[in-house]
Amino acid sequence: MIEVNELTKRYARHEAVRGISFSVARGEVVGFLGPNGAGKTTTLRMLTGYLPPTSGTATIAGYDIYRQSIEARRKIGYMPENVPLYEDMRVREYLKFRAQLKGLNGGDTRRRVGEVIDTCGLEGVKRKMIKTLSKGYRQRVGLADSLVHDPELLILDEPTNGLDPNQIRQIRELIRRLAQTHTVLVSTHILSEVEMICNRVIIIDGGKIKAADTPTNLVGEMRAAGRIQVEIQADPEVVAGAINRLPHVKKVTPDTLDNGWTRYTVWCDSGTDSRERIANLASQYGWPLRSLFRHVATLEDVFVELTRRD
Ligand SMILES: Nc1ncnc2c1ncn2[C@@H]1O[C@H](COP(=O)(O)OP(=O)(O)OP(=O)(O)O)[C@@H](O)[C@H]1O
Repeated sequence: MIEVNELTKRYARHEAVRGISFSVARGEVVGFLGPNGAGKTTTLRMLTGYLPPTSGTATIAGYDIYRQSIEARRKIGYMPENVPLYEDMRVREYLKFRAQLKGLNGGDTRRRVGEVIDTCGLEGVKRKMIKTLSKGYRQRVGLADSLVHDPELLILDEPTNGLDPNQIRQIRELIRRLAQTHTVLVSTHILSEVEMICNRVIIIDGGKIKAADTPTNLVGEMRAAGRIQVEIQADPEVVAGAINRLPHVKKVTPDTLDNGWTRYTVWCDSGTDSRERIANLASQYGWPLRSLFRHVATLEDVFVELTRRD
């Protein structure tokens, strides 16, 4: 559905997207993740034909985003980060206007506007002025707008940004439902959201792709890398030294806590588990031990590991 090949965007002096390549198959729900300024919006704007690439190519359903922009855009429903809405229009009137702009005829306009009002839960507000709507409802109007020409692919730029937790849940549910019948590329900062709705994740940083895989595989790799956390009340230098000498231990980092307690993060070889050896060590030396567990990696750990600056 989406094929991106060596796509690059240079603004005056700054290269925001640096030769990225990826593809999204029909039916996939892909999360596009990255810290602020990573190049997400720039990439999405190029894919949706709003910004010409400096070099590289991308196709949507086989249509080149630049040379066959009209055909490509017909396949895409795009919801930008800040949905531009006409404040003085009523919801249904606005959606009709948008449908006509997108080239739908009279009959199709009536039918599709009715359908998207229903899909996006706008029945109760369809006669209201857009300026009187909450941010959550405005997002729904933005989604309805992106859906009105019945596109196969939805490209959503931070769809839950600025919403309260209830609104986030509602929009997420809506996206989850839409994902059953559409291909979706969604950029977001909310990692739990990605784990809930996406079957694949692309992590971008500094204009480059750092990883592209299923959340399970990304987290699985980290989990296999093995990290143990233990809290012991004894001389940190002695404890760290002893743990460091255990087989399969790669690194120990101590963090001082209250009352002489220290928390050690123990980095081990992939697929190993040193918890028992650490427990034995504590009992052998008589060190008080109050917590010992294997760290369960999350997508957030993967994200931080791949995009941290230190
Ligand atoms: N029109 C522009 N002119 C010059 N530089 C720009 C322009 N738009 C974006 N940039 C720069 O390009 C880089 C990537 O920006 P982009 O908006 O694509 O990132 P992002 O990943 O979407 O970030 P955010 O999560 O903050 O929206 C940033 O360093 C940004 O300052």
